Amino acid sequence: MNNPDHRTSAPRLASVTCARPLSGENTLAELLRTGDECAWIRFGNGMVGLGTAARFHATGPERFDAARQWWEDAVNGAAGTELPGTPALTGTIPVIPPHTLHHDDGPVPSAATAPIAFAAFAFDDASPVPSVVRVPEIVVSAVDGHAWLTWQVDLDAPEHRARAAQGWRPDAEGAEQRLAELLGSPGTGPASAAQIAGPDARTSPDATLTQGVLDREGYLSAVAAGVEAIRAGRLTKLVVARDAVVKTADPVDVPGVLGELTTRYADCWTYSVDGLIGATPEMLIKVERGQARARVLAGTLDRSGAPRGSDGTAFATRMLFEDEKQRHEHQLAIDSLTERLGPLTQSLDAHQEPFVLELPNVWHLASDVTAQLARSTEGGRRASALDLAQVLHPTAAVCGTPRDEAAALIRQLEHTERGMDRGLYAGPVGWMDAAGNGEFGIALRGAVVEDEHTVRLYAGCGVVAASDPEAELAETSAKMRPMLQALGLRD
Ligand SMILES: C=C(O[C@@H]1C=C(C(=O)O)C=C[C@H]1O)C(=O)O
Repeated sequence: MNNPDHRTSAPRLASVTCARPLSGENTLAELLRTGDECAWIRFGNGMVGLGTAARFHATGPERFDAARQWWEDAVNGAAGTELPGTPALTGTIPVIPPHTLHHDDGPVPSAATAPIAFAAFAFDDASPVPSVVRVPEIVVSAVDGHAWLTWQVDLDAPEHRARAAQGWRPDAEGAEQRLAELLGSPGTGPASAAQIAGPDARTSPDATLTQGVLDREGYLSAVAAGVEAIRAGRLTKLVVARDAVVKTADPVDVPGVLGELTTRYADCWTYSVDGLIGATPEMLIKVERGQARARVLAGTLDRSGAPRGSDGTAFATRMLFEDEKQRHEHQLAIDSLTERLGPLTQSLDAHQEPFVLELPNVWHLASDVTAQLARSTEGGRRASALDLAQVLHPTAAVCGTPRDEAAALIRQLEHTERGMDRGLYAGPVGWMDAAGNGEFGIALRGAVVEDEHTVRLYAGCGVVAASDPEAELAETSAKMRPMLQALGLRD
């Protein structure tokens, strides 16, 4: 019952949050020691979660509803404390002025209102891979030089139950102590930087890349079948993905890989939740105090194919903007988002023209969408980050148009006929708080750590009537490059 791994009834959470200076550069990444930490980091901002106060798993079409119910129960029963030393209250939330904690320099917006959870959801309703919501014991969050330490406990857990009955609640001192304990605990993998080869290494004696369940031949035939279905008028766009496996001689250095991604792909959201790791350039939805933001990507150009000596951005702009296929794919992805987001907003702004997002491996056509969330007529509640992730997933960027036809064809081509399940790849991954804020990226440019020596990478491409299977295969390799490099390998 109290095992955080197996409990399905909501925990009785209590938390304390206090301001806590962080120093130096990229200090969130330095908290990654064992590979078991949760992470959400971009340009050094974000949060890292250590330990587990509670965890929830769900599969099937109801996975989002089940997760929301569990999380709402946990939040409604939660008690928080604003500042060190303030007596904690039970059964009420929020006990702090929403989103504002006092810092030495005066009130600054906090990253989140505790309790805070990380979450990752399977792409497909039919996937047997469990979606997960994890409430870490410790969350360190950082925003533009300000940082907070949150300690979250389940008052019903065996180690807290007796003292909780006497009125004990987490406090700031205990939070520091718990952080120190968790940082000092032995890891699951060595954090040896030496294991990570330099970014230009083409091979590594310590790691090998092998084909996945859906091998190159299988991918070419799946894309060809997708193109045929599109040309036959069954659908307009389909995203076809494949997997690849990296085997390492030494245990996979997850903190090293994540550290590498936060540095090389600082503009992406580096994520880690229960073995799902990567750095995604695509924001499904971010909710912050009633405002929603998304970054839609579709349309890709491999940077390694750019002519030498040319002005890369001008080249990419020309190639992506003037390519009908890329523009079409991009517009379908934006439409799939705005059609579903629109009804939940009071205003919505999508850029008229996309821009070119430059990443170390590829260029993308990108569009940022901003919206003011509407209050519902009954109760005045605005959609939470989790609500929106559920409504928006899967967008045409990772599924296709029309959505249901594309999802069914993905299941047929990738899974039924070729045996690959996307699992958590291309599903929403991120964090959420007690006030409905949160960020869910799309779990792209990543991998699943299957065991100490095995990492499974995934990548896919949008396919339209004009797509060439060989070109799409090459694009999947470009999309796997960040993970391969971080693992000390290159495709
Ligand atoms: C499906 C992936 O990427 C998506 C597909 C894109 C495309 O087809 O151009 C671009 C960005 C992402 O929306 C992936 O990285 O695996």
